[in-house]
Amino acid sequence: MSTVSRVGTVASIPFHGCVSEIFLVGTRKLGNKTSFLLTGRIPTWLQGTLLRNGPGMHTVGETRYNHWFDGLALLHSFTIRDGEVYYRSKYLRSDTYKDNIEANRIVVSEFGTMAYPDPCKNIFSKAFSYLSHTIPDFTDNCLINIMKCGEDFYATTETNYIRKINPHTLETLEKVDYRKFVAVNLATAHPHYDEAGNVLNMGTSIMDKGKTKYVIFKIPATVPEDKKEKNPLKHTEVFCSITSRSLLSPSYYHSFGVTENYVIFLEQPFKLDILKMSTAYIRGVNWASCMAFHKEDKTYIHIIDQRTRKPVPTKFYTDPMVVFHHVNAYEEDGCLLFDVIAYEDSSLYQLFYLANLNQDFEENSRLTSIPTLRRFAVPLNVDKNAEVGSNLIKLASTTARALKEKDDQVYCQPELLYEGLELPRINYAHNGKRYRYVFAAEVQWSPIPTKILKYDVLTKSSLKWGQEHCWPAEPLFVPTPGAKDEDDGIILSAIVSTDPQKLPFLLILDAKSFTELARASIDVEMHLDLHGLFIPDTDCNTGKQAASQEERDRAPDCHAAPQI
Ligand SMILES: CC1=C(/C=C/C(C)=C/C=C/C(C)=C/C=O)C(C)(C)CCC1
Ligand SMILES: [Fe+2]
Repeated sequence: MSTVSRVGTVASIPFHGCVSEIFLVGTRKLGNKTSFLLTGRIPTWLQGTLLRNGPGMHTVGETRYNHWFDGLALLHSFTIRDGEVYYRSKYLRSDTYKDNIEANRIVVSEFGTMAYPDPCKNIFSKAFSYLSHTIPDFTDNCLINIMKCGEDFYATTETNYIRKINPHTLETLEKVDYRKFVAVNLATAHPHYDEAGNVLNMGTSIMDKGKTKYVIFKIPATVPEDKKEKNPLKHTEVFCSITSRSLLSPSYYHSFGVTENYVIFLEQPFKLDILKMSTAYIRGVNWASCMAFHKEDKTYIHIIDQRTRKPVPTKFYTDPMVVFHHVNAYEEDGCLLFDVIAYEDSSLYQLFYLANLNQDFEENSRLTSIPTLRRFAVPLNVDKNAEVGSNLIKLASTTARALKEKDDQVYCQPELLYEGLELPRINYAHNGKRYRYVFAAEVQWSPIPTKILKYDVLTKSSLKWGQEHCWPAEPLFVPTPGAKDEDDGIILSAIVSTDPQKLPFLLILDAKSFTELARASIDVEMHLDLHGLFIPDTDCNTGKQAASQEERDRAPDCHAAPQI
């Protein structure tokens, strides 16, 4: 077991952490694997690595980030082999990380913190060099998620940069600029994968050749033998693009939806103000202040037909809302159903300012709108002769409505499924298809998850797991090999504790009954993470059971499909 002692302040508020404590983890613990104290039994079939990402370091030297989403990326891995669990964590050695550490202060701007790399330059030269690029060079602090691209794994954020990582050692490899392969300034950290492992992602191209567009692009999982360039990213292809309603204020989005034949993109009234962004640096304000929710605007629902690569011509819209996470979507009897976690406003991002995440965070961080699971239904073939005001949804399975309006517009009214959940995951084999279960973190009026839950969209019932002082992370579903039922598998979630006496642990639940199968407690400072994936071991790794961990680390990647 580890000998690193826990530090009270960090333990009581696992978001936080002052630099010395985090460095303590960084220098003494990171890179070494630590075995767990295990209770219960891990199913023998469960072999592989849970890879997670999230903000880890919020202070550099004397400087401190303002927002939780600014924190320097900390990668975590839980390797489960032969009933044992190995943990490791490592800071992503991004250029941002290196520049900050070298300067011993924050020198790269993040979402909620504007930083000044060169304090010696006078304000005029700074303004000049800055205004010469309307779109600034963004951070490569890839703290949000992990993406699998071919056989490679990348840490991702929402800027034009991703960082290749070694999923076994957590070492940081190449810095990749999406702009070399596709004209996007921003891209989501929530790509979709088809059955072959091809990546479908979306990004925003700002004022390129006088246009601002949302670009859907595909990165192939494999490259044909005869191609010279073996890197799948070099074969990135633009799938389709949608012109932004506004050149200077494109919508912000954190994810998008897919079905077997369609892509769903919500152009929501939570927008980036490009003019504000281009002057943010000289005005000394952060990127977050260049985003605004326009409650008087609509949310436009774009449906793209994957077969024609063209948007469906009907104009669908709904009330103003803010969506970060799409849950799932599918087609049913000529309609497209999509489920999202929606808010009435953008207050969520406001709450993650570290000033609110202090000792009094329970009082300070009250959401003004609770995240709700909403189901939308969109008719795929709109009858031109349908009466104005008529409901075009005739499905028995939902009360969601789509009301025909004049000018061939269709107003979509969702069905409210569940209140108080975030960080949704599904059995990924059902992505884009009919499905029944949502696994998520339960959140009420505070952004802090207190329980994890399984919500059944068919019976509208739920099962929950929670324990005092426990803050669970996003629950990830891993199917039992050869599973028949959608919920035949397990749930993995890294739990941090607000009680200094209680160690953080990897929780393993039976996904059917939502009961605990095992937990592996570890004596390290663990941080609440954001997103990640599971890389199952394949047959070729099982022969290495007796091998040392270092040997396992060096073992070649075995074409395992991640549970994403
Ligand atoms: C740096 C930077 C950005 C970063 C956004 C981030 C880091 C968002 C994180 C969101 C999360 C974690 C949501 C969870 O639901 C923007 C605004 C895209 C554009 C400007 C530069
Ligand atoms: Fe997310």
